[in-house]
Amino acid sequence: MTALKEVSSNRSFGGYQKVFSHDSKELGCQMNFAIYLPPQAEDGEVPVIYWLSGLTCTEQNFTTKSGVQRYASEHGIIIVVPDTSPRGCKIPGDDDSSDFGIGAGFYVDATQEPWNKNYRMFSYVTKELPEIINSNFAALEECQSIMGHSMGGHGALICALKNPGKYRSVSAFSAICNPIISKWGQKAFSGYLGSAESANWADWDATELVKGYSGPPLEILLDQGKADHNLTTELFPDNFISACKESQVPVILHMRDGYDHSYYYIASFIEEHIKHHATYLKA
Ligand SMILES: N[C@@H](CCC(=O)N[C@@H](CSC=O)C(=O)NCC(=O)O)C(=O)O
Repeated sequence: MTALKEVSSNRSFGGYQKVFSHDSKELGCQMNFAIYLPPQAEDGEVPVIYWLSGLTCTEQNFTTKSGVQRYASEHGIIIVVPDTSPRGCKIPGDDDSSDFGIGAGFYVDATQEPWNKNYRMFSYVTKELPEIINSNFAALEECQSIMGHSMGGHGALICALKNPGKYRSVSAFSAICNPIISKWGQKAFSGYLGSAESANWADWDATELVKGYSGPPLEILLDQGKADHNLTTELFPDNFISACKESQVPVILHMRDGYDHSYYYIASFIEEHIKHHATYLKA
């Protein structure tokens, strides 16, 4: 069993907000994750929601800014928040920019040198981390959902679309919905996966993946601020919605007047998202 080291523990809404560190086999480095344990987890196993954060984040951003603990406590759900990339691997160039390398793992499994040894965030968040959570906490193994923001919103979509049946529901705030046509996505995919000509970028793009989705019914909730300065240059939610319609995958899109890309926006609607996931996790 993977050894966990408790980094912090704070009482919150009748439960505990904790951070643990551990050695990751997939990523070849020490990683932190945050976990909110609701009061209900003291009496038995409860469902889990994984949250994937965006560029430049650690496990702290969502944990300290979203206000999720109140709603996780109310619905009796564990919330797990991983970091956004490996850290401390000292790969040349890994801290040169905010949209590649440290803080920008993009939730893919890199195939290109020198990134392919450590940058395996997809396998980390879909396999290694759930195994750790299921074996160390009061988590209901077959009862998990996933959500995220921006790079992490896209991460949540691909984790669900590439693993039919693994998640009961998926939701995303300001997701980079079609990374193969966005600057952030093109930079990340070129570096981690190789050029568009040599690698199949479509295998890691939510808008492309949903066109071929044939798994069990999946509830997708997309949330987008209309005043988000990245909306027309990086995010492309309309492309994802059209692809869902084309492939008859049900999707709900909320467009929010005046809201931007920040955690002030996320905090305003996190309650709705937790409620949405609770419906499927408790069904
Ligand atoms: N300036 C950076 C982008 C930084 C940024 O806005 N990060 C967002 C996520 S963006 C998409 O993944 C974020 O969540 N920041 C943390 C916070 O606490 O607000 C760039 O242009 O690369």
